[in-house]
Amino acid sequence: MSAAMMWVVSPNSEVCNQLGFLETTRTTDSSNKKGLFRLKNVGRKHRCYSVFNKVGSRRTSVARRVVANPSGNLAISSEQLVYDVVLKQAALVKKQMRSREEDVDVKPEIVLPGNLGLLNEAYDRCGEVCAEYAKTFYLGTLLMTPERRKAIWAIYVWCRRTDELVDGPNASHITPKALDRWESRLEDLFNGRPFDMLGAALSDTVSKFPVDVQPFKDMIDGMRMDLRKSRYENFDELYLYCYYVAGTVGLMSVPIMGIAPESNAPTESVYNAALALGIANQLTNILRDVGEDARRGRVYLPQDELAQAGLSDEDIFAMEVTDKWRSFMKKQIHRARTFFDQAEEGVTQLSSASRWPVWASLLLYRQILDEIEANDYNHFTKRAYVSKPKKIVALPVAYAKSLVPPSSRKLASN
Ligand SMILES: CC(C)=CCC/C(C)=C/CC/C(C)=C/CC/C(C)=C/[C@@H]1[C@@H](COP(=O)(O)OP(=O)(O)O)[C@]1(C)CC/C=C(\C)CC/C=C(\C)CCC=C(C)C
Ligand SMILES: [Mn+2]
Repeated sequence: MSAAMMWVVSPNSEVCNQLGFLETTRTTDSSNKKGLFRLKNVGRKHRCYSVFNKVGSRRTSVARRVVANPSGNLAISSEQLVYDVVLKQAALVKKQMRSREEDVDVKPEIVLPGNLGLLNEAYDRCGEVCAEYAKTFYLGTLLMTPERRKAIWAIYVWCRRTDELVDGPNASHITPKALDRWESRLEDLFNGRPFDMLGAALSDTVSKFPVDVQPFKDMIDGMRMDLRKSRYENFDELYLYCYYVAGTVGLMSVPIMGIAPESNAPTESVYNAALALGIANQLTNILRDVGEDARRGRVYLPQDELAQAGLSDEDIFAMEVTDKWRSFMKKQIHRARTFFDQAEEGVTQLSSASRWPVWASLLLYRQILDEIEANDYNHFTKRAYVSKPKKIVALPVAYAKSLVPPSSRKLASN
């Protein structure tokens, strides 16, 4: 084992500890270049590959993000772990763009006439599901090129189905085993062997666009987390959950939506913005649904921040709007807005036809935060929602914003 690896191994078990697990060992699989760690107490693998990727060229960057945990040991933040997925996704797209330029590696597409009909049917069905669950978003996709629109529908449907496993009518029967099965079906469809019709649409999508399987797997991990965890010690833990269930959506979508040819922003900065939009949306979801989640015995708000504000789970279950609650909520809303702000610059870098649906979703979701404020932070018994007239106003605003082309100013990559 090299000295560099030694440097990595010891803090890495702390990473896994920080993610809520107790005992970790390095996997014995010597072919594993990504540094998979087997978590003894849950009997499954968790990827801590960022650390291995960092040995060498980006070591200083890791050091910058290494933080001390409460026991004084070194640990790597969830933000760093997630940022490495961002870099990997960005690199994949760059690689595909290069191979297109060099005209290598382009496989002729062989589609049998019978299969094409079935495939079109599969995509149409994805479009119908999308229209049923997310009308505004569906309308937005109609502005995209047909290929991109169909691909986004296929991804939407896979995400919806994944969420339904833990939140849908059969959720009480869902076990970690069922999620393992869902993951193996995911692997199959990435290998061109879809299990069903809706999966066939996604299988076709991932064969055409430079979409990586990692964010999909991570979303399933988020659902696993939801099954076993109902409290989050601090924002670092919550950030990881938000990445899993929502940041991943941003990473899945950018390869489809495409970056504007005139954009000169670093690819990873666009992915970072997409990640931020997912995180912002999920934080907003969490703030909006505090009452609903409490009724299911779940508290997604960081426990340490609640304690600092003089609040506890009991105050949430009591569902009383107090001054302590208001001031706590102001800080949470401020944090969610910061993530929306981070996302904003990235939207402009997207290809022109993809900007409108993203702006619309950003503006509409962000307004939920305004509604929470307007309800005087009583989201225990009132559900904050954006009224139809406000939605109607937001859509042309989103359209006007989508006309703004990428500026020549460079985005910070992190
Ligand atoms: C550069 C840049 C800014 C690019 C844009 C990137 C982009 C398109 C980001 C999209 C972010 C987004 C919409 C994230 C979804 C967040 C979300 C709401 C996640 C929900 C998770 C579970 O939450 P929970 O169970 O607490 O909530 P419910 O009560 O169940 O609502 C999800 C439900 C996960 C499943 C996610 C989806 C079904 C949405 C998938 C959406 C797409 C694939 C399309 C995204 C495209 C646009 C234009 C918004
Ligand atoms: Mn859900």
